[in-house]
Amino acid sequence: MDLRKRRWILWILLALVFLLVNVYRLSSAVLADRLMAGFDVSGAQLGTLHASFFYVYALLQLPAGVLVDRIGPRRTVTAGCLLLSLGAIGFAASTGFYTGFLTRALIGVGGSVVFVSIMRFCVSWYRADEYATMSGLTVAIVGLGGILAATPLAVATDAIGWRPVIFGLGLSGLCLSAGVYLFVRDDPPEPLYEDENEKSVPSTAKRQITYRKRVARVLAHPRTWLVGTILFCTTGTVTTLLGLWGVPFVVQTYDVSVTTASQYTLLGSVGLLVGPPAIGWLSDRLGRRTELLVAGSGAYILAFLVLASPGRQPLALVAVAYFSIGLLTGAFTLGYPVIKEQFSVQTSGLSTATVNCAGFTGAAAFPTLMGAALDAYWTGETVGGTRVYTDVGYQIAFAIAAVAALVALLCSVILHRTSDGGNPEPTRSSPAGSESE
Ligand SMILES: N[C@@H](Cc1c[nH]cn1)C(=O)NCC(=O)O
Repeated sequence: MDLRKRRWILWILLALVFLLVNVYRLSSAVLADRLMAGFDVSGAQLGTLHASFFYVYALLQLPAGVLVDRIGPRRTVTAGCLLLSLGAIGFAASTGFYTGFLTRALIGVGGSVVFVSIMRFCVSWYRADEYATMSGLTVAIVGLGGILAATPLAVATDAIGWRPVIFGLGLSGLCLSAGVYLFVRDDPPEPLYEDENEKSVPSTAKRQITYRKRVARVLAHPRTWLVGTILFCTTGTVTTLLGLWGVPFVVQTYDVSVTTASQYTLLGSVGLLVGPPAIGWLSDRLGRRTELLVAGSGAYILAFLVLASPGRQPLALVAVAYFSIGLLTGAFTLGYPVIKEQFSVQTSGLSTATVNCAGFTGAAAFPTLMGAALDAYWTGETVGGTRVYTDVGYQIAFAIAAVAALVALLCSVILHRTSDGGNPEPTRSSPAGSESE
């Protein structure tokens, strides 16, 4: 089969595994009532159960990066998918908090390796000026997962119950794991491109300096910290809006039902589905990265300022803000190509994983930070066990997100000004065995 067609089939296979990861990680909202009843847990315990995935995910990013650099994406995703599917089957069979916690954590362990492995696969199978598009397409799977984990998951669990649904997803994961092992290859069997600089780079390329030194260079490089801070601020705020406070804000401020409010977060997921591939594609076509990062950060601040401004904005404007916040995630996704282009191919798993770890640390930190602001302005009332917050509380919570977006803008400006454009270099992925750090 033509290698250019084959790489798409392989990417889709890997993307299906990443889709499973995202359905699991975003499923708690829809399954909340059933999980509380099924595991006999309180709201706080359910929160811990949900968060266990993110803590494990963030903690394991660095080991995941090292693993994929060492053994390649095929074996890493096969093992990851196997573990997360066994975790899902165990979760479906759990009846108590501890088994629920452990099996959900196992889903996090297996899931933690998938995104960095796909990014490493793309380094070998795609040109550098296709990499931003591929990063965007891969991040779009997060948006697709958000959409599937909403109404379709709710309909499926209503029809057959949550345990059979999760069990079925676990079984399909086992099949996918076998598919990845049988069909995916870490590198194309022959170079995909004629130009020496454009050919894909074997993941088994000869190492000239020790991996330990490469790790030290990645961790010490200012760009790692700049991109890491951008992802900390933006992944943190977008996941907190779409995954946590976005629905209560609309319900409590505009007095609409949860179903109506969830359509606004759904719009955010649609933005996340469309924005990263579109902005990634634009970046590859224009040969520009950091300019788009700067512009995207500026617009991201504005979107949060709409939500943070005093008075109640029209719901249509709130809808535009939610959609834009998802869409603009595409600009921050350019952090992955920026960091990949900074380091050699042999360290690309680790460099991607390091900045992704920062993103998910943000996803763990911002819910608490914004929640603390909301608690400080709590009305004192609870409805159906849920605290009712004031408009001022929400404005301050969103102002925190706007300040985080400002920090992302400052880092983007520094990235832009400290690079020769910060854009894809004329050479594609750094040639095998060379060091660009
Ligand atoms: N940088 C994030 C973007 C994101 C995730 N959720 C909301 N935004 C990302 O997609 N990382 C990849 C991953 O590991 O899931």
